[in-house]
Amino acid sequence: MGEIFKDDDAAAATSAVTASSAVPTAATYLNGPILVIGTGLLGASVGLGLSRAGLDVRLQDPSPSAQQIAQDVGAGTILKSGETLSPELVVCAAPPDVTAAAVAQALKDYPHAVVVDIASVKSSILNTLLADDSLTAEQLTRYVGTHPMSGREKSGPAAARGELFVANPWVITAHDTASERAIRTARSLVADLGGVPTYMDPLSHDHAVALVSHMPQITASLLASRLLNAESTQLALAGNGLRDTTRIAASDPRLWIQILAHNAPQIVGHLEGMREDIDRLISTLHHPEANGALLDLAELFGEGNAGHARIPGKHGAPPQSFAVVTVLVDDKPGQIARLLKDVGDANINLEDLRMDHASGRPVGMVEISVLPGKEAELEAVLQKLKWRVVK
Ligand SMILES: NC(=O)c1ccc[n+]([C@@H]2O[C@H](COP(=O)([O-])OP(=O)(O)OC[C@H]3O[C@@H](n4cnc5c(N)ncnc54)[C@H](O)[C@@H]3O)[C@@H](O)[C@H]2O)c1
Ligand SMILES: O=C(O)C(=O)C[C@]1(C(=O)O)C=C[C@@H](O)C=C1
Repeated sequence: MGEIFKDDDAAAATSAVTASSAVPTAATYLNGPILVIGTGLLGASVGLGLSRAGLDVRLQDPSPSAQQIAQDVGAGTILKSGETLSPELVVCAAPPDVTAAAVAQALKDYPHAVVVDIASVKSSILNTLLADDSLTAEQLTRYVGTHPMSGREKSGPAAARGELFVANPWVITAHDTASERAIRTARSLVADLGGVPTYMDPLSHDHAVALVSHMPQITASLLASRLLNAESTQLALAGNGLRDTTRIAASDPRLWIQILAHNAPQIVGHLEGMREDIDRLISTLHHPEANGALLDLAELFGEGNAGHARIPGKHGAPPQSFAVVTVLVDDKPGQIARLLKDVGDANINLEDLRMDHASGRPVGMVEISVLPGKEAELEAVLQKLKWRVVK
């Protein structure tokens, strides 16, 4: 595959997306129109991001309410039944089980369009398409599988975010006969939404997401399921540890059943490895006074530290620890917006933001992550502006 864009292109498009508003900008790689089929969380987020960049986006979903809400949130315009359209690109954002059928239909319905899907699993969908006798070789050249590594623990178009994809990897799993135009168009989609294009073959992708996406979902769900029979007095003590490790346990089971079923062979090995670790931990904790038991625990936690340290930073940069400035804010409307404006005015890049509410208290705690070395400057600015900075 040739060089399609310069290295800076995704970054340039990122700034176009983040700076975008309802005003169309000419800085898009796609020309449109773009048809989004399946207008739930992901489809509506794609539509919203592209519409904000000024592109003509059409929406289609078997659920009339999903279509309508997607249109209402600004993701595009519903494609009327019988309306003719010649899209540059069709984005299939349907659940994994029905993605191959939706892609096949789109390849037939729109003979000039490139068709991509964004499902969380890739080999099973490609294999179904390759085995589909009703598809011609030409039609398959116009298909490219993709997967944005961006999402939420919510589903449906009401939860859509146009900036969902910014700075996150977006995998392009082009198959052997995909045309150069199809790959370039897939990359244009990624660039226009501010994603970081990453190329992989479908099976390598499935192996990778088994570890970095499917195992986190499984472990979060298993952990959260331990809470089912907990006393409410126990749950009242829950702090950030539990919230951080179980956020994605709120994800839609209907979607995850499909993802796990499509990627089962890749997941099982990791689960077996984890079972070995859990068995070892159980035997160690049965006899914590035994010789070597504490060393065993130290090793286990040390391995966890080492694994965590390998998670890359934004844009695939090396792992980076940010400095955190903590500010107490009154629980009043407009406080966070004012704080963010003050951080922006101080010309200090905000790398991450996290908010916590102490239950029953009229204050919240905001943790602002900045590059190491910038925290003293930010603290000084915020204190001068009378923010309550926690030392
Ligand atoms: N949720 C995430 O975090 C995430 C992240 C990356 C990729 N994905 C992938 O994106 C796709 C959509 O996930 P989502 O989270 O938006 O789910 P969702 O439930 O929010 O939306 C799915 C939409 O697809 C529609 N749909 C159902 N059957 C269809 C069909 N036959 N043809 C067209 N549309 C159909 C539904 O009506 C619904 O509106 C899935 O393939 C998922 O694997 C999800
Ligand atoms: O952040 C989340 O809520 C997600 O679960 C997103 C996440 C992930 O594992 O990173 C989940 C599944 C998708 O296929 C892609 C992204």
